[in-house]
Formats: sequence, structure tokens, C-alpha cells
Amino acid sequence: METLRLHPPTPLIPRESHKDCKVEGFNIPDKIWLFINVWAIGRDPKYWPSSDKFMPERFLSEEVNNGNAGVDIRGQHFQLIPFGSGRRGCPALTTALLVVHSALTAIIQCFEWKVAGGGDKVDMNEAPGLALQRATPLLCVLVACSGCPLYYQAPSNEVV
Ligand code: HEM
Repeated sequence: METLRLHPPTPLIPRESHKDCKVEGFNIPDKIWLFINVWAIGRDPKYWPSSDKFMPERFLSEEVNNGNAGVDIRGQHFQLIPFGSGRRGCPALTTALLVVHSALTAIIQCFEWKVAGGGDKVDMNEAPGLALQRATPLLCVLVACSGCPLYYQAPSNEVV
């Protein structure tokens, strides 16, 4: 949840108005495209103390969460909407969370990881785009990992 708060894969969600209306004092004409800035909402200090910090514990403790412990990402808590909300919200939310969990656990279990160039911090800076991407892509280099049943033994002449 904390990763999706800080780095939502879909940072801007488009909507089109279907009649003239007023939202929070703003006049919205008919047939206008609006972009919901999911990225900025997830970092709004009004809802998220130390909003730029990666603090997964904020979802567990009232103390660090401004009274928002128990917030979830299913589209009912509008300070955290990485899957959107309402009738056009992501229909694959449940599947996507399972896939993220199983992919993450597999790559942690099956590979040894280290930061390229040394140090202990991965560059989490983002590049602009309709789909969020890393400024510096992760580079995965295959190394031997003894004992893992999923480890792919590349033939010695294969470039991976
Ligand atoms: C972590 C992974 C994912 C995230 C963060 C994500 C996020 C989103 C967001 C923000 C939207 C727009 C919601 C809105 O307009 O309110 C969306 C729509 C959609 N997503 Fe996902 N998604 C993910 C994975 C997936 C996967 C794995 C699938 C398909 C297997 C999928 C299928 C769709 C479809 C079909 C829509 C369009 C729904 C519509 O317009 O009615 N998503 N997703």
C-alpha cells in the first residue's frame, strides 16, 4: 500500500464531464477532460504526515497516520486511490494485488539483490509519463542462487 501511495503506476486518471457543474467552487464546463492527480493526492501532507517518506507502518499505527490507520486501496478512501474509484475503477484490483505479491516474493526468494554501483539505496526517482516509470531502470543480473527450485540454469553459451 505504501509503495502504491508513493509510486502509483497510473498517476493521472482521466475523466470527462457530461454536464456543466461546480466542484469545490470550480466551474467545470460540459465535455471537459479532467485529470485526477493520484500521485499528488497520495503525497498530500494534509492526509499523510511526512508524506514523502516510505513508512509502511503508517497503515498500522494511529500515531503516524493522522487517524488514517485502516485506510485501504479499494476506492473508498479517497486519499489513496492507485486503482481509481467508482464504476470505472480497476476491475483487476484483487488479481493485481495477488500478482504483485507473488511476483515480489518470487524475485526476493529466487535472486540475490544488490545495488548497482554499491551503496544500500535504490534510486527511487521517477520519470514523467502517463504510466509511472523509474528514472533509472532496475537492472537484474542473473547470479547463481543455490538451493532455489525456481532458479533457471542458463546454458553456458546463453546471454541473459
Ligand atoms: C498494480 C497494478 C494495477 C494498477 C495500480 C491499476 C490501476 C488502474 C487504474 C488507476 C485504472 C483507472 C481507474 C479509473 O478510471 O478510476 C485502471 C483501469 C483498468 N485496469 Fe488496472 N491496474 C493494475 C493492474 C491491472 C491488471 C493486471 C489488469 C488486467 C488483467 C487491469 C485492467 C484494467 C482495466 C480493464 C481497466 C479499465 C476499466 C474501465 O475503464 O472500466 N489492471 N487500472
